[in-house]
Amino acid sequence: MEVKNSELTFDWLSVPKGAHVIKSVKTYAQAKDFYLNEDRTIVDQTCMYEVYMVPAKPGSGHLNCGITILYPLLVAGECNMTRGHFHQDLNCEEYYRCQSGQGLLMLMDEKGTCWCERMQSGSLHHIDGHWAHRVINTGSEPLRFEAYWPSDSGHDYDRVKKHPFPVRVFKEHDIISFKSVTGGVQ
Ligand SMILES: O=P(O)(O)OC[C@H]1O[C@](O)(CO)[C@@H](O)[C@@H]1O
Repeated sequence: MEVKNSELTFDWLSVPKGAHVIKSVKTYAQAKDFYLNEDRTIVDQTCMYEVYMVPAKPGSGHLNCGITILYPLLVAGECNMTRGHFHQDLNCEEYYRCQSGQGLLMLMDEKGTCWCERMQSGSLHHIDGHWAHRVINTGSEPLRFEAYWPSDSGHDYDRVKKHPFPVRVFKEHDIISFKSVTGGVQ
């Protein structure tokens, strides 16, 4: 019996390591449109979040794995967040697991009903394939969460653009508030 070491490692509070890991960075210049208002005090090169991903082969039955590190930034008072998306294939569900930090997983079903789950160290989140999902950092340290999703799920950003999440999250003097928004924003 041959016993091999895995080609990949993924230590707690670390990032996946191995030959095929891909790192991507979302800068403020790329993310500006996500937020309700522009914040001219944030420079374009600022890293809003970064993703380390172990890509799987495309096609049915394969799984991607990744971690997102979402920085504790405020954009004109709005808590930093991921872009948010539906899957292109609505049969594809996903798991998020929070490693550290404090935040909210904002979910929205196809009728536009929106709600949040609290994210904190060890929280595990099942995301139905029919739900749009976005993560919001409400804390004061980086929010780190793992994601596991089918490699053929796809990201449908247009759908969220046409039917935006109806609520935004703001923070002032450590107090979190929710603001309802209507059309016109992503
Ligand atoms: O592409 P978005 O909506 O910014 O979300 C980023 C996160 O979602 C994933 O696409 C997984 O759903 C990861 O790559 C990353 O964790």
